[in-house]
Amino acid sequence: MPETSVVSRTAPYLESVFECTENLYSVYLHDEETLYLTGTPSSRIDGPLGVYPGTNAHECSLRELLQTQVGEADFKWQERYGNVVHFKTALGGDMLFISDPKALQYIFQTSGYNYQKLPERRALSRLHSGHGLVWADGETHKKQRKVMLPPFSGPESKALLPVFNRYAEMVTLKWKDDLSSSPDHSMVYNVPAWLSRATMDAIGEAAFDYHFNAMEDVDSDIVKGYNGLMNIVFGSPSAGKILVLDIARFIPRAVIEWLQDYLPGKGLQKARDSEALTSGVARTLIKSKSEALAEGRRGRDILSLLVKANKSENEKTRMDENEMISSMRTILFAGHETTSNTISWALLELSRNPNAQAQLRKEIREMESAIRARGDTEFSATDMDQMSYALAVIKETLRIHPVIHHTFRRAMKDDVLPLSEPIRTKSGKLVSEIPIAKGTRVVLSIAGYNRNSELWGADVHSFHPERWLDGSIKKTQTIGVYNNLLTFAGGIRACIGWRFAVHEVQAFLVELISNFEFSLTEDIQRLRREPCGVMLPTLEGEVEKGVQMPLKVTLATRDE
Ligand code: HEM
Repeated sequence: MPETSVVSRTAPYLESVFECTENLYSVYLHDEETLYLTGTPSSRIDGPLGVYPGTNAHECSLRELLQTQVGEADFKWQERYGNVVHFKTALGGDMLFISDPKALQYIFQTSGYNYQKLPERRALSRLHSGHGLVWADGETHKKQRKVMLPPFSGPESKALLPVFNRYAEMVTLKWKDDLSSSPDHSMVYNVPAWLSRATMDAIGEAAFDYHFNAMEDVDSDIVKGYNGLMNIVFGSPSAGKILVLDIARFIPRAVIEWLQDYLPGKGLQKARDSEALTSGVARTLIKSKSEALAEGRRGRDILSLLVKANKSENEKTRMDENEMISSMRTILFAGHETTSNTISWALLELSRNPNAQAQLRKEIREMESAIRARGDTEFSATDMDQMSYALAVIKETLRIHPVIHHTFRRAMKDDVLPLSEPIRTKSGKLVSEIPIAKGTRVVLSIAGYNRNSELWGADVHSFHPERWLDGSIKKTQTIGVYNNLLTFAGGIRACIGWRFAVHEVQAFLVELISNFEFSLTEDIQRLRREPCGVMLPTLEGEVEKGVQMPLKVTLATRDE
């Protein structure tokens, strides 16, 4: 057997051995971490910040954080203990909950690559998008991100607006059809289910120049592949699953991946089916885009730009076929449910706040008149940029409903974490920075930061778009890529699709509010903010039915 083949066959096992050693080392470090965090005499900080101890392995605080509705634990801990909280995980390990702006800025940006994703969380991302950018870390992440950034630049994202407008109009046409045949000209729609299919089609065309046909054909393979993926695979975990997740950090990556590929189970099977389906489509599309590029045909969709950007890299910095397939799966996954659910949460808030809905419609009507007056029919990107109230509604929705509400990291070296606000340790001492031991795991609370009353105002839990217009927002650390919100994260791993997402959300909101009036149904009283990787709306008592946000829809009047 040639030597290279022996090397390539043994490499994954060697990697596992290294990883296993690293994990054992972190078990060893664990005691030291505890010393740092719990304030025994030798600790560098003299006490936990707000200790929130679990009662036992099954009643631990990680469980509270992961099993309650989105933000519930975050907001409670923030109020009770502040923006840095030490808590226990399933196996009695330690974690820090962080919503302090300066500490978040440091972890996301200043010391970004010293805080890597948790291996057990990366294993979860592999289930939905393979070895792509959301999964990657270190040098692999740098390489993939460099290739993936250019197709998501400002001008490229703006150029996609007509695509988003077109799919938003398709929803309008379908709903108007239904309303005209309904006796009282009103319908109750499960809004996110419709928007999920519409944004699937929009991302199909915008990102891949491909027609998934999800709006027309609810039984299409791609719809079935994704339907329920989030709540079945990533829905609120049982105590057993949390324990497995906590144990998973001690298991080598190759073993975890093998188990994910071969273990029976409804969730794993769903993820495997979705993987087979999306990878098949991805392979075909990448091949056709590469052929088009070789023949000198230039596509404007994101995948064509990605294939082109990858080709211009040298051998070492180029993504291989597996990475390209994973990249396409990543775009589809990261860019689909995130936007459709953000639009749904915006429509919910506009139903709860009829004045805000009327104000937004007024702005839309004024812009429609201006567009007609210049002889156009469609909103341009410049028109959209000028709609200050629409943008305020979008920012406020992103603030109060960040669909990705947590992200997890571990310190790759001993470090010192700066804080915006000093915290009082167990012994009563005020400290404005805390030492972090290598291996310390942290949960970065996007939901918590977005509701920090020091930054956003005293009415931080209310939907109040006006805060974005009256200059009341306080400027502190620069963290988030969009208006300093953390909804798209920040720093070296900030969302690459944030501009794409904002244009898409605005196109759908403007179209839908222009045409329809949204109001609450009785069922909305049972609405839950379900943590499923992405925050999904479900109804109390019917969580197993998956995504539900029933809103009443009627035609909007034109003479307001
Ligand atoms: C409202 C919509 C969206 C929200 C709230 C959102 C939020 C986020 C957040 C919080 C992260 C960081 C996750 C972490 O570090 O653990 C992220 C990363 C990412 N997002 Fe988005 N996203 C949205 C839309 C999109 C869209 C439309 C795309 C692409 C079409 C996209 C592609 C990505 C990718 C590839 C990453 C990984 C970046 C990296 O690790 O370097 N996202 N997103």
